[in-house]
Amino acid sequence: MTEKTPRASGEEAVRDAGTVGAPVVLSNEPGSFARGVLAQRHPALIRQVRDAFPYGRRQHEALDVLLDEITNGVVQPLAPADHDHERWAAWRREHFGHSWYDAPFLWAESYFYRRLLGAVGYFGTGPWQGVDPFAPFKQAELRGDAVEGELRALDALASAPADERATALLHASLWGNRADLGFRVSAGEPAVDDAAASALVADDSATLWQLLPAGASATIAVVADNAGRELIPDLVLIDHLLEHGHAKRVVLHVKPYPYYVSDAMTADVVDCLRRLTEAPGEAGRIGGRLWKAMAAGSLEVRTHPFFCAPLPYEQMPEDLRKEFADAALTILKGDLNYRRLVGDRLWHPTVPFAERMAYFPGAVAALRTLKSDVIVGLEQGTLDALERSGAAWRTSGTHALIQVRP
Ligand SMILES: O=P(O)(O)OC[C@@]1(O)O[C@H](CO)[C@@H](O)[C@@H]1O
Repeated sequence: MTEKTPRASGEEAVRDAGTVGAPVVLSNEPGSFARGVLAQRHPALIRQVRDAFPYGRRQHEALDVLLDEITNGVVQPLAPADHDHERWAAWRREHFGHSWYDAPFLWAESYFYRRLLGAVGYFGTGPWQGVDPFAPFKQAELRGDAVEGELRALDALASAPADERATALLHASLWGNRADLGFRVSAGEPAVDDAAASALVADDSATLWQLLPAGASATIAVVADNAGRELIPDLVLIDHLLEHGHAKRVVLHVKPYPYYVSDAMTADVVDCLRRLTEAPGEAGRIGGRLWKAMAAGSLEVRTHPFFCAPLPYEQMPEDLRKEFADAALTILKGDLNYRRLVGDRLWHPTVPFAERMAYFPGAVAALRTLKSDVIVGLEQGTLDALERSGAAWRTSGTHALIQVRP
């Protein structure tokens, strides 16, 4: 990867980024990761979605209009009749009529997905209503060899000591985030377990386990990211937390509608649970336990419109704030959740995670592979080594982090 990554170093940058607020990530810098997403990933996605369904003329025309708009035009508002017209206008109407590239990266990406769903009739009243345009990719992944192999590997893990198993499952959930389908649109298939390239740039896992002592009757909130290859290990980890008494109840938060290609919705949870229950051996046993946990209420799936909002978690609504306040720990999965958690800004990488998390209503953990420019909470020595490596460590998905604020 040769894209430009922002470089900020020295005490001045720390002071500016930490106290005044760092610059918001925009997509208008030539050669930047964000620009590449808008200029290459989004048109490629329109092509992929168009090819994946036998859409009618209406959808093809709407996709043509969207492609032209994101390539040559300015951001258009939703139609007044759209159910969320007002909501999106409130979420920064000032970007309408201006270049997609000048809007904050987070806003532009989120709005692109909303518009893509609109173009294929997801929110309409016609026959394509509620048809997930990303479902074929998610389903292919779930049926693929990689998932098959990962499920089989659970047999060997079943007899491992509990703490070894816990670490392995936490890491599987973490690295599962590398498998997101949107990432593959532009980066190609990520290298599988390339130990040399894969590395944890921050690891607060000891703190995470301290927050979840066995036998505590805790509720844990898990804010999911991608379906398929990420959600399966998330569910396996959830089973471990419930089975070993780290939690009495887990609330799994998913997206209310398709988002960022592979983000999980309730339908994806069902598909993953079915995939698990139909598997032989340990995977099948885990699936069976989780299926029962859903019925018993010890595993609950929830969703909220805020999960598809182009806003930082700092602006979360009161009901979600209360939900997270009541949890012994909230675990947020993935890159997009991380961007929203710490703020989609070019923070100096050594700004402490705890400082950025001061607003969060309870204990919080981020499990994320690095797939965008945003990062906080690094030790200076770690940052120096990463910068010296010359690799695109911020965006290539080869590095990951476990950051926790008790
Ligand atoms: O949240 P996820 O699934 O880990 O990652 C989402 C992602 O692929 O989308 C963005 C670019 O489109 C990046 O922030 C990130 O790489």
